[in-house]
Amino acid sequence: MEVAEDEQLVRCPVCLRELPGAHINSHLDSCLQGGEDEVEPGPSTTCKRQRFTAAPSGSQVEGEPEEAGQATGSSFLHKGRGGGQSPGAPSRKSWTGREEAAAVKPEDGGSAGSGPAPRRTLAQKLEEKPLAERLRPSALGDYVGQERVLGAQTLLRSLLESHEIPSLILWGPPGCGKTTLAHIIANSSRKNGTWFVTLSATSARTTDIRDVISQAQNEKKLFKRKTILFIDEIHRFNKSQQDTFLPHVERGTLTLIGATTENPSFQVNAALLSRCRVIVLEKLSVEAIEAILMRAVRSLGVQILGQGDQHSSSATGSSSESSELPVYIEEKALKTLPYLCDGDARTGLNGLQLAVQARLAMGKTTPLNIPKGGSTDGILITEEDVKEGLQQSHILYDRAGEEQYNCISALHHSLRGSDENASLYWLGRMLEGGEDPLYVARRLVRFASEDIGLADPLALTQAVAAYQGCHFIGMPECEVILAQCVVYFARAPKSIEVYRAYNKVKECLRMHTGPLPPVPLHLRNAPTTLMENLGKGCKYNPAYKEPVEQDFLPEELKGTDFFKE
Ligand SMILES: Nc1ncnc2c1ncn2[C@@H]1O[C@H](COP(=O)(O)OP(=O)(O)OP(=O)(O)O)[C@@H](O)[C@H]1O
Repeated sequence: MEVAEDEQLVRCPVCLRELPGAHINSHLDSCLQGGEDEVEPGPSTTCKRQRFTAAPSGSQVEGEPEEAGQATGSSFLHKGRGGGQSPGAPSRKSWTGREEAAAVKPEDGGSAGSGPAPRRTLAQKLEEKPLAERLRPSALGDYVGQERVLGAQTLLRSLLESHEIPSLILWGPPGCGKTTLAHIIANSSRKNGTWFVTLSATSARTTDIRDVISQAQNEKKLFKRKTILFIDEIHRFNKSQQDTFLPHVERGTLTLIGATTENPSFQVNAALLSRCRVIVLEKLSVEAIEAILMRAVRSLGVQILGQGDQHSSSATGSSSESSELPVYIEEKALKTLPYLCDGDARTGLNGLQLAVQARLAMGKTTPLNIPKGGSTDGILITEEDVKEGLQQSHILYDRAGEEQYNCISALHHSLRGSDENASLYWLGRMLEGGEDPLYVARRLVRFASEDIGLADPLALTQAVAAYQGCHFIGMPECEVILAQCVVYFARAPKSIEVYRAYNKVKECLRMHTGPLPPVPLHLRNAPTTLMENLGKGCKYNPAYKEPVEQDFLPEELKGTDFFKE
């Protein structure tokens, strides 16, 4: 088609093609409906796919109408794979549709299309997509726990229900539902016509941020469409990157939702923070995780075997075609698992997934006595399997409890004992167990002064650099930074001279009775002439070639030596 030379070209925010301004609206209508581009018939690829691939490299776009997301089926926030839902079909779940959403049916797979699709086995389902992603709720009704901030009558809930999304910082420990909440907001706002885009602070560059901002400006200017930008791990953006979106949040060009596991008052720049509402999410309760696991078990079609039901030892089982057999899980296993995952739903779901997969791979059947069903052969997932699954996915390590202190203490002792192997081992136990690398790094900063001290003053530099390195790149990349620091410390000479001396200073202050001795006049700050005259006795050391006789301690502490053993 011909384009008048003087006609201004406008970029379609969906497929990013440049078009004459006069045609943009009709083009957009057809583009959003996934039809062929009527202005300039293009290649067979649909507009949606083009838009998806045209997004900045560090970003994922969620802004198209619902059908678009399903058609691409691969967005960051892992919408359904289209499993059975044709493009353009209405969403299965409503925004607050607890009833619709809560009724989780076992997936039989392949209900899409006209003819009956081949039935997927449980093992195939689990291989396709991690259970945690498969079960990520899309509606607020499925979101478990976090009653304090999201319960009925809370401000956030009413804002979400009225689609008034303010800029938010979601702060909470891993696996408590920050990304999931953003995913729910994405689903809801998409229905509202809002463009929702996601950036991960671990991979996005400043140019990606700028691209999103310029597109958000277009959306606002041309289509009066709002943009919500979700930034996962926002604390990994440095100050200047955070500064980039500040004016745009201020002007309302975009609404920012940031997720962080770190205290935002330290990690998010103050100006940005003051324009966002901070939502503090907590570790999920045992009951909440139990509910999430129950939902998972139901969705997989695994049946629960109560305590009273009998089964003989799985050791007597025989190999069989596992995919055809019913799969059971001990009720006990489902009760134990939530206690072991420290409020982290992802850990619980991964543990369950690995347990099921391991059992299916083994293919061992167990003779079972099922109430009403008589005796049958089936695959049984036991409490041990679940613990084993958790061990594999997430080395058993209680981040909040005693185990954390035991492991950090073991690391500290091993470093002090200059045992580099043990030091690395305890570091690995913590990191592989999901410990926050910054927690370990902070302990190392302390160790650098407490145990190495002036025997190697560079140790402190190493530790602070390791802390910053961990902060910049996060796990898993930062593990080697900590490993390097730990080995350096294990090999370093040790000195507790400063640590001891300072302890003696503290003791001296604690034991002091009566008023503390005044600061000698000659050592005092002398901002006035009077003070200068009073303190005249002070000898300025650099002015003397020979050693200077002068007291710096208060009179009554004269001669005290904090360094003496
Ligand atoms: N409140 C919740 N209700 C239901 N499911 C949840 C909830 N929280 C987490 N989950 C489940 O756990 C998985 C991981 O949660 P999510 O990705 O939201 O955690 P996160 O807080 O963003 O963690 P991280 O900081 O590690 O990214 C989700 O895919 C979902 O299946």
